Amino acid sequence: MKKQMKMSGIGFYLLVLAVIFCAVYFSGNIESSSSDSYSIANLKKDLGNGNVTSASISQNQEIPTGEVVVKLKSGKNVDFYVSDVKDVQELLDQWNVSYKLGDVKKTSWVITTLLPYGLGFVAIFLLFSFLSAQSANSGGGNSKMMNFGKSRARRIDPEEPHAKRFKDVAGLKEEKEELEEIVDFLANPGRYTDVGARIPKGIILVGPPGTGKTLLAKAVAGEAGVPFFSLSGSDFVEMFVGVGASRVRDMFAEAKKNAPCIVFIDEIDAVARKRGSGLGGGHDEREQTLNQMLVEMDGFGVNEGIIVMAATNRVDILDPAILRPGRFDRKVTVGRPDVRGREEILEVHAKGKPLGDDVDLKKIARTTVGFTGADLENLLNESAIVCAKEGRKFIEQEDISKSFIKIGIGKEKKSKIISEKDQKITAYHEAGHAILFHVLPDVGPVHMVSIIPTGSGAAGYTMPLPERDETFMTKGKMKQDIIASLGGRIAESLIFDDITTGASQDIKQATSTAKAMVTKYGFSENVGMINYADEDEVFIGRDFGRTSRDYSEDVAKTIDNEVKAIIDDAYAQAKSILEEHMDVLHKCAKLLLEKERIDREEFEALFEPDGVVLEKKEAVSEEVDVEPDSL
Ligand SMILES: Nc1ncnc2c1ncn2[C@@H]1O[C@H](COP(=O)(O)OP(=O)(O)OP(=O)(O)O)[C@@H](O)[C@H]1O
Ligand SMILES: [Zn+2]
Repeated sequence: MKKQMKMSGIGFYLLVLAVIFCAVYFSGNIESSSSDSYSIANLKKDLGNGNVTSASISQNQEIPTGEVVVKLKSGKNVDFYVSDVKDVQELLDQWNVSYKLGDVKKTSWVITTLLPYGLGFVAIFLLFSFLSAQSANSGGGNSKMMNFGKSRARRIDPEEPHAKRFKDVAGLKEEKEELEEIVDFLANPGRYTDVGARIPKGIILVGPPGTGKTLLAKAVAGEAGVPFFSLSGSDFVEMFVGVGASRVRDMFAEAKKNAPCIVFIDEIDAVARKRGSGLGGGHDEREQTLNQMLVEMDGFGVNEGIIVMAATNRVDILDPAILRPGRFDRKVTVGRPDVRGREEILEVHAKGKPLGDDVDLKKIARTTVGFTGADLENLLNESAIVCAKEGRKFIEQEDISKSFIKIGIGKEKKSKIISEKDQKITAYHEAGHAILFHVLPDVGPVHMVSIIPTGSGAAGYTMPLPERDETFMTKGKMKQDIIASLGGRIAESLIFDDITTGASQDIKQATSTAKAMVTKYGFSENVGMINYADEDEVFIGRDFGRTSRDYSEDVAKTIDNEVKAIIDDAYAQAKSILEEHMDVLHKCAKLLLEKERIDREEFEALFEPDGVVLEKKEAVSEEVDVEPDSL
């Protein structure tokens, strides 16, 4: 259906182009159709033979040149140009042939200039608009030129069958809870405005592709019973400067007409990249579009009932202006689902797909670490296809295993399928980090530990809660950061015979912190309070390279030694702390393997002998130096 519309769109453009080219071709011919062969000499001959019945002469104004059309007895018309129409007039008078004398200027200007050039211009314009409509290739598929500067938002009304509700969104419990408030704002705005509350205007959903961001936004609209308008950021990025901005204007105008409503912009990073940055920076069109979006968001009243939701998987490249209060000031992170979440998603998508007795969704959930909702939906769909191909009525475990391999191969390129062994290593690695963050006084507390692979390629993560108001980084804290970052590798080495390459990022981090301590902050007595860190970047050959160090070999050696001493010392401390908490290490790894993601409470409970949290660790830091000062 959509395809057909597209095709007829192309047909439309081709037709218009064909007509224009014909018109240009013929209009050109009007000018040049003067038969080269015919001339005043031929006219003389034809007059002599009595072949001429009539003629018309069009004279160019103020100059003697003109065009002559001669009607011959044979019924043929010939025309030609003459340098002086008087010559022709005299000839015709001589032979008593009647003729009309007209003024050529007006028609010739229209025909010879306006028509071909004008139409040529229109043709080029159409060609470009056609190409840009093709390249934008919007979801709307509505590429008529009348809609050139119009938004192509797609609308879903709450009554429509494909409107979504929260029950269609599996897992994502915290995310739904956060968005429930938005639903309430839209459904009962009065309750909030009555007490002077400011309803948020923009919410940004951040997470890897296929994790259900669009689905969540749709569900918010469905729950609140308001229309849902969706658009992709790339719809705004056009070849012509100003088109994107005009689409933004149009979109918000439409939204205002339909308030309360949700406007959803997918891939907002396509428009909202940092301005003037290297990332496609200096793109006038994009900047104008972004500016227009900011103007619109600032412009509509706080409580107008329009909530803009946007999705991205690259929050780091967004222009900070877009995240300011009054714009997209709420952020909801949508992560890959954990085991429970995956099981729920499988349940949602298994509806309408008859499963054989041997299919165990729980088991599938356990073997699909790192799969997003979209991946899981795809897995079941592929399985149903395999099943249907073989003419069976029920989907068997075998079908799912086949699809798993098929999808797995495709997935392998994006993120890896994780083997049980790798998962175990990751669990110990992250547990190692987490324990150190918890035990060391100036870092942590641990907010979350996870062995679900991240979009950026990490096998898992330990998230400390760093949001403490600190003006200064202290020597003790930097040292503890290094200790904590070595914890992953040490935990691996304590448990397994071999170690993995998984700690490379940790090592890099630890090294750069240690280097900064020595060369920048003057924390090392042997090096002293001298800055050795500022190396200017200079242009060497084709690459930006570093200048050679402007300090001696001796100093370089001292720095290297000091850095190594810091790391070695941190390593020893980390190891002894982990050895002391071996029981927690095992418990934590086990819990991680079971749940894949554990929060602060669950983690801290592991330290209590009876598994109960007695007292939560808060920001405790008072000038603590855990280690005997060895710098
Ligand atoms: N939590 C979920 N529950 C049920 N289905 C889900 C869930 N997450 C994803 N899906 C399935 O995956 C499909 C794609 O999800 P969606 O388009 O919402 O992802 P997205 O995060 O917006 O991705 P993208 O960034 O690529 O736009 C959905 O249509 C749905 O079938
Ligand atoms: Zn690590």
